[in-house]
Amino acid sequence: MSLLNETLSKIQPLDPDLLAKAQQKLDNKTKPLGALGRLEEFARRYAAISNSLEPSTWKKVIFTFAADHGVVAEGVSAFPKEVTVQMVYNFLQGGAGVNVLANHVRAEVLVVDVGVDHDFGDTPGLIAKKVARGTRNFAKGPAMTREEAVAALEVGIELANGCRADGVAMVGTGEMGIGNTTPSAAIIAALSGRPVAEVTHRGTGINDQSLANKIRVIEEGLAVNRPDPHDPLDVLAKVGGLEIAGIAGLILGCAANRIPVVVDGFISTAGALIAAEFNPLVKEYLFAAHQSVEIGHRFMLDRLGAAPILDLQLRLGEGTGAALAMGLIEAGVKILKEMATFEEAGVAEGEH
Ligand SMILES: O=C(O)c1ccc[n+]([C@@H]2O[C@H](COP(=O)([O-])O)[C@@H](O)[C@H]2O)c1
Ligand SMILES: Cc1cc2nc[nH]c2cc1C
Repeated sequence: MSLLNETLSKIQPLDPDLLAKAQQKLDNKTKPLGALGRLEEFARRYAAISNSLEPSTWKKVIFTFAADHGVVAEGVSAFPKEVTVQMVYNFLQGGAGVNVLANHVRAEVLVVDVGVDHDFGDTPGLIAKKVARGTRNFAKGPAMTREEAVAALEVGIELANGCRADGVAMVGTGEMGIGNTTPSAAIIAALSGRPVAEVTHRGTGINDQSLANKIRVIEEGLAVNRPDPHDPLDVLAKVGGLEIAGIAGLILGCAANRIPVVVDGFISTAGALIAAEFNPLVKEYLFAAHQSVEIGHRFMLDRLGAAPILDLQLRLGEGTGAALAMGLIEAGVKILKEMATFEEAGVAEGEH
């Protein structure tokens, strides 16, 4: 069996008994029932995912997948494609937004080249998993072959399997790829059938004229490729991206290994959508970090049935929102593990 199929068949639903036990444990803490709101949901779900009522949050890793996009030739981004490579070096030097915010929550950033159009040689610190030097222009034909899409999915799966072996407790997704809001919008349009104009936005900050062009390019790409909405691999290969595939694989791999996975913004959520089309059970293993400024993001989150943890008007990507949300999820887990019970503290219980 292929690694992808093996991973898909390993994913199990969460144990309702464990969810109930975690909530019971939270209900014995010195607070009115439910008074810690969504922190209780984070703790309950994290415990059930990790299969423990005392789950660790010690090792936190954010994978930032970098890749290029042929569709950039159509003028869909405010920045030149060289920025993808330049930002990879910035991540490795620790100077990017995600480095700062990951440090803030004591998470490690691991940078993965899954498809950058650049020869990095043996750059220290870079996880070299290049599948291709970027995708092809999906306005003219398929972005990838099915084989390339599977290879990139399996990069993500292997990283998740490595996390299991390394005792990583919580994973965050992130990405860097000039042009990648275009395939992300194409994916939600293809899967949902919504008009492209409803799900397409300004990415790095394009003007009105470029936005109209971006919408036209995506419409053309969907018309040329006719991705089958019932075949996630077809959608991913025809109008997706290599980093989006890596993220989808990472999410599938985390679900298969029972590792909670925190999904960043618009592009990461496109990866989560593909993962959930492959196996809807992955929805139980993911946390939606935040609500991105990109207008199509809420349709993605609705499809996943996921409520975003934060709404900070972020639109940077990289894993920045995931880093911040990891801090709050960890806070919830600390409540489960560290807060005193009514009995321990000698506090009188109310009526419930
Ligand atoms: O995460 C988000 O919601 C998000 C929203 C807009 C832009 N981005 C980042 O900006 C880049 C893509 O923007 P664009 O305009 O080049 O498609 C890519 O590197 C993403 O990390 C990220
Ligand atoms: C500078 C810059 C940093 C980024 N990080 C993620 N996407 C980005 C896009 C740009 C343009």
